[in-house]
Amino acid sequence: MATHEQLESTSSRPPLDPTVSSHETPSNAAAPSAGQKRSSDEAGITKSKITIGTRRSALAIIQAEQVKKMLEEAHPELEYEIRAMATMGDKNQITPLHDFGAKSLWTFELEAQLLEGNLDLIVHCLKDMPTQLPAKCTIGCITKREDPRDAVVMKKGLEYKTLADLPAGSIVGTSSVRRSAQVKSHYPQLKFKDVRGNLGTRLSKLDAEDGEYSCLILAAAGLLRMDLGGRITQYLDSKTPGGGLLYAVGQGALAIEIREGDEKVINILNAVMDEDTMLAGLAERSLMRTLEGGCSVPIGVETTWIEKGKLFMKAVVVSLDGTETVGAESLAEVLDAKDADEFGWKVAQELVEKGAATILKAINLNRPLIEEGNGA
Ligand SMILES: NCc1[nH]cc(CCC(=O)O)c1CC(=O)O
Repeated sequence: MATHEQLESTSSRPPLDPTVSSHETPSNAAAPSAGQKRSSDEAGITKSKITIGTRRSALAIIQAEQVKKMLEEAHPELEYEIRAMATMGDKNQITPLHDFGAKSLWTFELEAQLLEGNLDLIVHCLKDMPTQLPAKCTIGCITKREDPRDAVVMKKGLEYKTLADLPAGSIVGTSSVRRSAQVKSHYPQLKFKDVRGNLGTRLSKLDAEDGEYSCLILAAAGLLRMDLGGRITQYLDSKTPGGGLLYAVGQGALAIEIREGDEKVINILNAVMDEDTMLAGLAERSLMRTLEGGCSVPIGVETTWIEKGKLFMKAVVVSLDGTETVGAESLAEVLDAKDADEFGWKVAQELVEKGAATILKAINLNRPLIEEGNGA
């Protein structure tokens, strides 16, 4: 079973700077205090407390709490503690997201704490995780996927429900080129504008009386986890009329990052692993890893389990200005991590054969199919 193996290839990225500041996390972190009860279970766990790292946003904390709750149900003999940290990505709200270059800005302080032993696991949105993780870090588990679709949230007080209802020139708020480029091709009469900040900030910018946005496009998953599902007025997936927007790789799934080879934590996490989500997530990430050659590209995907072991994938690559689109779709038997990796690679290759290479500035199809230790 894949659950005992390393799920994904690890990186060639340089090791983390051990001097990185961690002022948000107490330094007395992992060591259990004297007299604290130690417990064990059949998995041979001797550490009494599991420390769960997360970013500080309201959504990130809710996600960490969900994972904590699932773990408490599966392993009530253990204690759990959530430690929330502000990361570089959280602190810099001014630089446009694509200027950051690396997604790791959202995660590297947490990873440094993980490697130092001050955290036992980190809860992430799979979508926000780089395809290459730092050395000695790995995805230990992927939990059951929440609704992966993108959704429209209208400004409070507007009577419209769908993008088609909006008058020409209406402003759609999104910072995602994947979203704006795909939606633009269906709704050329709409305008798109960057909107930054966490979910709460974005919604208040939307609803502000003098606000410029008519609607936002957001991941349904984040809204649902925040109990804001009631604000969704339209889903934008390929199956919904008027939709046709493929979601981001990993969207809606939570990934738990651990120290490579940490058998104790792997055993604990087995109880909250969702195999279908994991295999679909690995296939989507293999697609992305194959297509990205240093620069990040707007890629949309949609994966559906047709039946047990049979995965259908739609994928699209769009040019930054939304004028060019290349799409592919394919069905494959996906029974393990190796199948998932191959499937993503194959769909990526189909996209390239159909002309995605002219859209992608740099492409990396020459990488070995299965990179070192890639769960195979
Ligand atoms: N772009 C940021 C981001 N990263 C993860 C989510 C929540 C959805 C998920 O878990 O995939 C969001 C918000 C959004 O895209 O609306």
